[in-house]
Amino acid sequence: MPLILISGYPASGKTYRSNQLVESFKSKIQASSDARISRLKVCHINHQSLGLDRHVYREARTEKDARATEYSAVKRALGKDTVVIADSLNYIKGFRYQLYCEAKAVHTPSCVVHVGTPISSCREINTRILESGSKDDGYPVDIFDNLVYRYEEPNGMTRWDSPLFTVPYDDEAPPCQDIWDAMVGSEGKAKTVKPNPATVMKPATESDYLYELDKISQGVLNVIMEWQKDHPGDGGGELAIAEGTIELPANPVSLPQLQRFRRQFISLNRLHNLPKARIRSSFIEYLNDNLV
Ligand SMILES: Nc1ncnc2c1ncn2[C@@H]1O[C@H](COP(=O)(O)OP(=O)(O)OP(=O)(O)O)[C@@H](O)[C@H]1O
Repeated sequence: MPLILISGYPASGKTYRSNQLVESFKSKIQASSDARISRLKVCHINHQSLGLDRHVYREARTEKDARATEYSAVKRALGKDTVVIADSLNYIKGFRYQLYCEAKAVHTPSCVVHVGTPISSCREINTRILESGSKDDGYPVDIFDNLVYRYEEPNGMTRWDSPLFTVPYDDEAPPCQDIWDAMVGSEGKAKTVKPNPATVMKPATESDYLYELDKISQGVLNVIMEWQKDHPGDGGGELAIAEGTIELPANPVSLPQLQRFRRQFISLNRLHNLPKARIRSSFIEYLNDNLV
């Protein structure tokens, strides 16, 4: 059952919105006479439930460990009868992508709920919490500023951030019904997702996997660079290559830009272990999502 990924600035109200979602989903489940719905459970995962505090964001190492803890908790909870609400900053695009892949690998839909509280309000809320004197709550100001600076806003045009629901601060509640319909299905028709072979984990590690990841993605860049060289001023277009079509934007894409996407793709899939035969098509999809 689905993964609902909450994302937002620090102190933006992610837990506040998650609690509203939990309540709404629980009451829909309770009220349902459809056995496939009434057996559903809602699992709300956040820093409190994982026993993490806000100081983990002070150092890269502790932050990475905290992300790994969240990742494992979500992965464990994703199951046929559980709606998982991952209530955390989820501010790194690559992390959201990885969780999207996990959901897809177990045939379940996912969405992102962006808590769209403006920075100024988040800052006010955080200051209020800090001034309330509780030791465990609130972000130290430097950590707060740093997290806001690094926040990678969800983009509904990419597969891993869609469908995207944005909740403005002044809205009474998130669009719970729309989220329910998109994730669980209207009239009790539970949704399933066809796994993309590229997102299915393969148990065995192929020894030359990293070499292939590197070589194949570089090969795709070479084709793009060649094409752009042969078609100067063509204003972009569709470039059909083996296993896919690359949609090139109107302005030529520079090599450093392409290399950046390639490095991101490699680091995202370094541990994911794509089947070798899927590396090229998966990289093409990744480029198309990023070149929009
Ligand atoms: N839209 C809102 N309307 C009313 N109160 C809100 C709203 N958003 C947040 N709050 C209040 O602001 C405080 C902080 O909210 P909350 O703990 O949900 O933030 P958070 O984003 O989960 O924080 P963190 O980044 O620490 O996990 C809470 O007291 C909450 O009730």
